[in-house]
Amino acid sequence: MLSRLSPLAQRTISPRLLSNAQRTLVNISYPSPKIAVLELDRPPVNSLSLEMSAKIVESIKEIESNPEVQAMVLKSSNPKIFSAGLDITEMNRPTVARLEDFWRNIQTLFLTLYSTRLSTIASIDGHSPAGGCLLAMSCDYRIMSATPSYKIGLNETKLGIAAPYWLKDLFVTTIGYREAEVGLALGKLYSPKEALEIKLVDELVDSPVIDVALKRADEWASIPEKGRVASKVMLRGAMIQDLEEKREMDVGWFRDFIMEEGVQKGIEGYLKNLSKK
Ligand SMILES: CC/C=C\C/C=C\C/C=C\C/C=C/C(=O)SCCNC(=O)CCNC(=O)[C@H](O)C(C)(C)COP(=O)(O)OP(=O)(O)OC[C@H]1O[C@@H](n2cnc3c(N)ncnc32)[C@H](O)[C@@H]1OP(=O)(O)O
Repeated sequence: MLSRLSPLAQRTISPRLLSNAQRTLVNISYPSPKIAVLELDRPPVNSLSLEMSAKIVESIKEIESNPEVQAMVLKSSNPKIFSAGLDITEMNRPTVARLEDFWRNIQTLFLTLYSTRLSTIASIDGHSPAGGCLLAMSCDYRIMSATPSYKIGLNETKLGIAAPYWLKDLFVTTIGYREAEVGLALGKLYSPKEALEIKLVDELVDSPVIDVALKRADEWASIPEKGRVASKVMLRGAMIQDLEEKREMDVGWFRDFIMEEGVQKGIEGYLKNLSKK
């Protein structure tokens, strides 16, 4: 953690040179009293390790604890990557105990972000595959850079794995059954234009995404909280309750699936290709 370094070291070491063990992993700022910005900061690709997921959850709770704050923008410190999704190394020959803990943290991350009383705006200025898309879909509103080379979607099948049932439900709820059926089977990654067409994102912008995200956050923050939160609970409550009831069953499915030798070989191969690239 950055806070473990001496004050002098904190001032003199460039943030670029810090290892992840020394980083805070996320940064919180408050551009105005009603708005918080939660910045993902886990180089190189903001992948979601156990510690990163726990840190995001802790940060959302910290922001929520201030009753004045009404909206939160989720962004990345990386100019080209929102989040590369789950940290694949967590699924590569793990111990069962770590894998189960990792998955419980991912579930908690989804449940916390999807159910927060805050209005959540995803400022997607870069690639957002798999778990990155999960983060974006868990927000209330998604704004993506129009840069054509960026990709968003659920590409799990390309790694030889499947999205868990609750992520599939979230995908279906967001883009509709038929598009989700095709997108999941093919592990399809969409360009920003395609993502807008299927309503995986709500808006594309050419200008810095964060500027528009802050404007939208202001709009969402101006809606009276009680009615806004009641509507959110009505729309999202059933999915949240369902996973709450099935959490340990889902941990078991995940563990058994990932620990299969064939799946392990697939993950290993995918990681090797990523590194070679
Ligand atoms: C019945 C079913 C039960 C249970 C279900 C089971 C499982 C499903 C679980 C959950 C759903 C979610 C799954 C996921 O999120 S899996 C992760 C999927 N993500 C990806 O496939 C993205 C992979 N990364 C990329 O495509 C590129 O890195 C990216 C386009 C994001 C950026 O490209 P760029 O060229 O800028 O960087 P790279 O050189 O590729 O990467 C730099 C560095 O980072 C490493 N890396 C990249 N992504 C990850 C990752 N997700 N996890 C860990 N490490 C990653 C990459 O290897 C490079 O490392 P190095 O070579 O050492 O520098």
